[in-house]
Amino acid sequence: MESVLKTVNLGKRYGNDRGIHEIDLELHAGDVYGLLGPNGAGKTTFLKAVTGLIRYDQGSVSLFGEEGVVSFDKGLEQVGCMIESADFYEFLTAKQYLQSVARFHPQVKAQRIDDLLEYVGLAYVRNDKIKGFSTGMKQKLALAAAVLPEPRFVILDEPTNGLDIEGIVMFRKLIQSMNEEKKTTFLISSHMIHELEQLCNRVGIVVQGRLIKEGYVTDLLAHNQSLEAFYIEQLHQHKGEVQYV
Ligand SMILES: Nc1ncnc2c1ncn2[C@@H]1O[C@H](COP(=O)(O)OP(=O)(O)OP(=O)(O)O)[C@@H](O)[C@H]1O
Repeated sequence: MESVLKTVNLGKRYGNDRGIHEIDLELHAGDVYGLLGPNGAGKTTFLKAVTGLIRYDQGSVSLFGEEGVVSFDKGLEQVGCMIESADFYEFLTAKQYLQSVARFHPQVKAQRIDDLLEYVGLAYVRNDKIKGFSTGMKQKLALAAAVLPEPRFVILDEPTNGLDIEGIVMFRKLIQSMNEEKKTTFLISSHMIHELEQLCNRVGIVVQGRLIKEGYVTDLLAHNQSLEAFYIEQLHQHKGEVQYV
């Protein structure tokens, strides 16, 4: 099966000694992988390190089998991502913003922008400036931007933050349809464990910067009532390493 993302011994240590340590993870084409973990565990740091948003100081990252600066960039062309709250040019309208993203992807047809705005529920404000948008509306726009060029691999950090109920259902359908129809691979960090249980075929748990456990959701659920029960059990097993605030 095609390797989409492979990290070996990946580490990033911030000045305050926090960060991620020795993370080995491989995603294959068609995986929908959920990254779970307490606040401050290192999920965003991991996502930033694999997308080149921060420099890691240990280990390696390869995308679609590509490694090293030149080919890593080539791999990155096939990745759509939404990491932390999206920064927008707020004087643009929703449609102008997606048009500006589309400039980097000549294959994107104008109709796709209108279709996506409709899909994420922003068609009614397509010509409104982003500066008047709520958190959830910006989140929907960021999601639309991440999937606009139909990337083969999509990385999403807390994608349902601020989404209303309809938005959460839309998000789930979007992931499921892209995964079923195009075999798109997803890496999703979220605290919405019930959402991840429905969406993901695999999950991993990060605690104090380390990937302490991972597996196929079907296997984990064979021995546990729910993903939530499994997660809590794992945290208790690693209690000494988890700092509850
Ligand atoms: N730029 C930075 N400088 C110093 N420390 C940082 C920096 N960014 C993150 N950290 C620290 O690294 C650790 C991991 O942070 P990260 O944002 O990756 O966690 P997370 O798992 O995404 O958390 P959350 O679920 O709260 O979003 C935390 O202890 C955080 O304080």
